Amino acid sequence: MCFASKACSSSAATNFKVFRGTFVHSTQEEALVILEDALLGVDSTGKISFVEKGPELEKVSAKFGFNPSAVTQLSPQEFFMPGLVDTHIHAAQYSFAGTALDLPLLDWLQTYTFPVESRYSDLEFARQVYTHVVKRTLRNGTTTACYFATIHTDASLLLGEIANDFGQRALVGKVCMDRNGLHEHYKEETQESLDETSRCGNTFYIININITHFSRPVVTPRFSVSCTSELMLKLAEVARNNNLHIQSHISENMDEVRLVQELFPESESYTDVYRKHNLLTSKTIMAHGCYLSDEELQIFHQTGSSLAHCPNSNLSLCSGLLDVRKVLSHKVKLGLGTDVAGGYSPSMLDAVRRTRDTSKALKIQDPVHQTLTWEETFRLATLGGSQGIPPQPKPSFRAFWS
Ligand SMILES: O=c1[nH]c(=O)c2nc[nH]c2[nH]1
Ligand SMILES: [Zn+2]
Repeated sequence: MCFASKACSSSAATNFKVFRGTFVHSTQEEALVILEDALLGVDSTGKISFVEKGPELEKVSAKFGFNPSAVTQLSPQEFFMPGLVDTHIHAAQYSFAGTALDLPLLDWLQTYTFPVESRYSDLEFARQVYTHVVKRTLRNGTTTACYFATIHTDASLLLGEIANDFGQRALVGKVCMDRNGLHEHYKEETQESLDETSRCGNTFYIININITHFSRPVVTPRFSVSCTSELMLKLAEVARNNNLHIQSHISENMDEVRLVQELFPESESYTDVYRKHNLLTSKTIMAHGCYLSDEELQIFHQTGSSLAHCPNSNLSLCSGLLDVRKVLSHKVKLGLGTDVAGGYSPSMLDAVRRTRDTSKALKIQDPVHQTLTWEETFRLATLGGSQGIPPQPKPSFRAFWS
C-alpha cells in the first residue's frame, strides 16, 4: 500500500471514493504508522490517489474534485490497514488443515500430503476445496496469496480462475516434481512436468485475458528432494524467458537438509543447489529457511531472493525455529506464510502470533536475543510480503512459454 500523496493530474472530477478515519500502515523507516483523522482517496482503477488530513476536507475536495458529503466516515472503533500477504500456502492441503501433524516433514509428505494431493485430478473435488480456501483466506484479510496447487494443470488453472473471480491477488503454482516419487500416483516425468508447466502458463494468460488479471502463474519446483537437475534448470529457463516468479522450499528440516546434501554432493549448501540451477532470482520466494547459514543468507541478499517465514508449520511439524532477526540483519526480504497444511491455520493473524512465539522461544534459548515487536511483525505480514510479490502491470497478450 502506498500512502504517498499524489496530486491529481487535472482538476477535472475523477470518480474518487474517499474515506475518513484512522489508517495504519508500515514503512521501511517505521514499523507502524497510525494516521488519525485522515482522508484517503481511491481512484476509479482502485489505486490510492491521495492521503490528506481530515480537518482539511474542504480544501482537499476542491483540489481533487469530489463532493465532501460523499465521504465515507469510519466509526471510532474502525480502521483501515493494508491487505495481508500470505507468501506461502498450499491450497490443495486446505482439505486436511488442522489434522495430521504428528510426523516430521518427510514422513508427513509421504503419509498424508501426497495421497491427498493426488486427488486433484478430480476437478469437482478441486473446485470445492479451492473455493473454500480462497473464500476463507479472503475473510481472514489475505488480499494476496502465493499458492502451491498440485501437479495437476487443470486444477491449478481452476484455482487461478477462482481467486480471480473472488478478487484475490494470487500467484498460482502448478507443482513440479519428477524425482523420489514416494506415492505411486503422484509423480511426473521430466518432460511431462515441463510440458504441463507450459500448458498451465499459456492457458492462464488465455483465460485471464480481458478479465481482471488478479491471478498469475508462478514456476514451482516443489523442492530439491523431488526435482532432478534437468527439471530445475529447465524451469529456471521458463521463469527467465517469461519474467515469472519462482517458489519452492528450502532448509525446513534437518533430515531434509541432509538428504539434499546426499542428492547433490557437488553443491556446497542447499542454497547452492538452487543457485547452481539458476532458481535464485529477485522474483524467487523460498519457504522456511530455518537452517540457512550466514553464507547462504548472503547469497539470498545478493540474488534478491526472498524468504517466506512459516512459523506455524515450523512448530507444528517440529521442523525448526527461524531467527528472523538474523535474516533481516543480512538485508534479505522476508514475508510471512501460513503454509497450510503443515501450518494448521489459514489466518495471517495466526502467522503474526506464531512469529512472535518463535521469537520468544529463541529468547528463552538465548536471553540476548531481541524479540520481534508486534509492530515489526505487522510490517512483515504486510509490507514484508509485498516486497517479495510486488504488484505487476497487466500483461499484454503475447505468446508465452514458446
Ligand atoms: O511444509 C511443507 N509442505 C509441503 O507440502 C512441502 N513439500 C516440500 N517441502 C514441503 N514443506
Ligand atoms: Zn510449503
